[in-house]
Amino acid sequence: MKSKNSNSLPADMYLFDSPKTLQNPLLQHRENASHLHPSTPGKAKMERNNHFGDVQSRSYNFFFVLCVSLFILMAGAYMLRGENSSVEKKFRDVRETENAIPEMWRSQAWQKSVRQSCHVKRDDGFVVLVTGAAGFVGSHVAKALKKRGDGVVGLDNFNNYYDPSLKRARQSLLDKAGVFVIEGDINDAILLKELFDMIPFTHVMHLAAQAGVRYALENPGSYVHSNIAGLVTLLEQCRKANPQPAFVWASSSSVYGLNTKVPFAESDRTDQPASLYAATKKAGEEFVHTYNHIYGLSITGLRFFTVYGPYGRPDMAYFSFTQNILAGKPITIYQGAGKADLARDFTFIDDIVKGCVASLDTAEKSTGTGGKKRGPAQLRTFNLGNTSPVTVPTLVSILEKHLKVKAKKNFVKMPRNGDVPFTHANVTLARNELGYNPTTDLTSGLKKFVKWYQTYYEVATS
Ligand SMILES: O=C(O)[C@H]1O[C@H](OP(=O)(O)OP(=O)(O)OC[C@H]2O[C@@H](n3ccc(=O)[nH]c3=O)[C@H](O)[C@@H]2O)[C@H](O)[C@@H](O)[C@H]1O
Repeated sequence: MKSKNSNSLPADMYLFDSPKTLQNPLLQHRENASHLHPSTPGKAKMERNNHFGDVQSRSYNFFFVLCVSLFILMAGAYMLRGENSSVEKKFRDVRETENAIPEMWRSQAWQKSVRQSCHVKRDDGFVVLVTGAAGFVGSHVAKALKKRGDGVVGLDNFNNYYDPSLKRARQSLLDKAGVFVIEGDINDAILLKELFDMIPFTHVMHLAAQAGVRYALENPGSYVHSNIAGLVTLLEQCRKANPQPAFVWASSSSVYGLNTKVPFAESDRTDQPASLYAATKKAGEEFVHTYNHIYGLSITGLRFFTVYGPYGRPDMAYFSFTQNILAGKPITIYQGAGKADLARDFTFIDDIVKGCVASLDTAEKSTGTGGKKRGPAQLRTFNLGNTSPVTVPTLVSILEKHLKVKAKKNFVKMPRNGDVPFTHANVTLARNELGYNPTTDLTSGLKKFVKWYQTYYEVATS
């Protein structure tokens, strides 16, 4: 098949194939032409003409060569200029589309907001860049760090994967707490450089990501954009920074994919992702390893297990079930092979925040300077789960109890959409090294979520 295809290539496809170049009809025509016509016009005449004619012929030659050279130079300069200006245009377009108001970055008011937000109010406090700060986990972590006196600035692109008004609400809470959230994308290397030039971050808490397991079927590009390209852009900035910050970031329980060994331990297989989301998180784990190895970045990866709570993500089951139950709409409950219930190690946000903060507290410094590694750097991966999986029908019955409304349930076979049948975290490592100790069971955690939901959405309660 392959050889058939290559044989059938048109002749001009061989242009860059050196042995075949001589067979190229265009080049062959040029070669033949050189035999028919002298390469230097006038040469034949010179042999017959007198001295004056010789001088005339030399002048003619000189002018001809000069003209040709000038023409080549001008054409080259024009092409080069065209190439450069198209690169510049591309660069401008990227700047303009990724950040509509780049000038704002340099405004004094903007710089003042960033510096104030990064102001440290405790001894040996950190200066932390929290990416995804208007997101669910990001907003909670940023608030906790600020509360204890760390300098914190947030970064978020406020995309519309889910209702951006919820992101704005989180932003306004952070604003009240003294955390400024920059509106920008982790793919924007210019913004990142500007920021790191201005602030010597001790830590980066990287929580910006394209989340959601099932949405990856609809929009795989957005996962590559945020979870791979964005991650690498941020790591590039971190490795160049002086000082290099310690890097703590959100991986996911989904990296365990089709692993069947329970509970999931960090050393278990993670090479069988079931979704594109999981694959990008797994890829992220490989990328951070490289930056640790080459540049001496201190890295801590956190595998979160189905995090839930107030100000949560509307795309997640507990949240959308609540919306639908209250609206009297049916909910779909997936079931595995043989109608087995699916189960998740649902983890309450406050426990996750403690795990994130402990990760920052125990992170060692990066060892690189000026983009060069100066010695081995810390590289850690931790599960942050609740250690007690609950089935999805049980989740629904807890919600029914808290909402005092019966759900209309449709049980359907789990579609092949990237879902895994169950998750269950072994948190021994996090317990030993971070002092991580999840304390919120699903019933208490959902009670807090429902209370928040009813207040936030002004749900009338009886
Ligand atoms: O730990 C993670 O790394 C991931 O956790 C979360 O993924 P999941 O564990 O899949 O949570 P979530 O969507 O709430 O579905 C929960 C359960 O409800 C079932 N489910 C879901 C929807 C539905 O309509 N019906 C249903 O039965 C569904 O089959 C599942 O069994 C994050 O979204 C993800 O971003 C990532 O962080």
